[in-house]
Amino acid sequence: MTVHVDLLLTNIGQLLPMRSEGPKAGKAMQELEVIEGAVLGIKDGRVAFIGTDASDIEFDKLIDCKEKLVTPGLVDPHTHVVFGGSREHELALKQQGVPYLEILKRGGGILSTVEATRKATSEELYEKASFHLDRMLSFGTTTVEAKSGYGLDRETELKQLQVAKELQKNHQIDIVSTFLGAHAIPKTHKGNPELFLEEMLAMLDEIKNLELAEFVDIFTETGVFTVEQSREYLRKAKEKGFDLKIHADEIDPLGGTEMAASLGAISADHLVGASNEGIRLLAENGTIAVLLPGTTFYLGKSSFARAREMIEQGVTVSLATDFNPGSSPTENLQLIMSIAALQLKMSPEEIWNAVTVNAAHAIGRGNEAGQLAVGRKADIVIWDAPNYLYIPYHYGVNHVNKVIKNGKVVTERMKIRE
Ligand SMILES: N=CN[C@@H](CCC(=O)O)C(=O)O
Ligand SMILES: [Zn+2]
Repeated sequence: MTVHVDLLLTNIGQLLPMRSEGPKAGKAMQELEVIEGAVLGIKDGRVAFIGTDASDIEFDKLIDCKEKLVTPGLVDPHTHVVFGGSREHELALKQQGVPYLEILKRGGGILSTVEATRKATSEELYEKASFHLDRMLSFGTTTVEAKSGYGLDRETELKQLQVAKELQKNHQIDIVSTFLGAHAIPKTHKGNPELFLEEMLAMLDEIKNLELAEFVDIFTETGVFTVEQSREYLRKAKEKGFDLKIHADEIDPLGGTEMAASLGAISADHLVGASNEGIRLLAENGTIAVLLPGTTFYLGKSSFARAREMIEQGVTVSLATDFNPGSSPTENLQLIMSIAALQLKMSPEEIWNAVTVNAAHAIGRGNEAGQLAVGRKADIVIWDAPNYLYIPYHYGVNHVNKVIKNGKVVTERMKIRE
């Protein structure tokens, strides 16, 4: 029977459909379906056909993929993309050896971005975030999580979340929002984190009613929020119907990983200092470990999250840019894939699962993003690369040839190499 499609991708060297019933945990992360010589048809913005024989397919448009790699659009499950200003002046402080948490303690770091974000209008925030999202899309990311957390007051937190909601309506990238009001203690509440957390909790009904966020997150760290304060805060957020995320054990090993897993958080992120018990509990509770090796690299640390132990113990591991103006100013998830290979010692197969299927599950989009199957959204990257090993291997550049979002080519870079 002849099938008619809007767009047909032919001559695909390697197609990674990433089909999976659920998130890939532990050893299953090594599984990778590779279809050589594939063709893929798109109709009405969705995948209509995947196979190796196009003889019965009629099409309106055709793209010859020149035997290159084709994958689902990448999913970036941890970013802080809506913010004002930038922090290039902090690089010199870092070079002088001033630690990240010390910069924050001095009123810089996150707090300096809070000042810039409070001053910025919604329009300015929208324009700036839109620029960063364009860049993410050009690097192959088609779905992204976006956190608030640079307001630390009702007005600015809502402003950030509303900007993200507008962008979700208008930008080609799909955006999933997280409320991170508990990102730092503002100067006005120094010495009184409990009062501040109460004020953030008081916003949750409004955030829910206005559908401004699906997840609630907190920065559990020395000098920010303790494990006990975080547990109480997240427990209350869960009661209000939010799914939970946490910035856990990023710098000091406080035990946020155990707390996140025992609360049934959807993900625990960073995890550089996660304990053995924390890792065991992640596996037992199915809490996804979102690892952010770009941040460890950028903070100049030598010790990275223990991805190998996590995978060996059956944890579902994902990867993200953590794009933000302080600890990880990059929109490039391909670069994170290389750092994951070199520093986390993840295999290429594990890395591809981490930035597609597992990343989508980490933000509650497992049924929509991160996989190519008939009926799913046609969010696709055509890479100027001969195979899937090539992306983590050849680092620091953009290998995207075309990005297809909902069946339409939205990014087209230089002519594909023959
Ligand atoms: N560590 C907390 N939050 C961000 C950094 C935010 C910032 O420095 O502006 C992170 O995930 O790394
Ligand atoms: Zn973060």
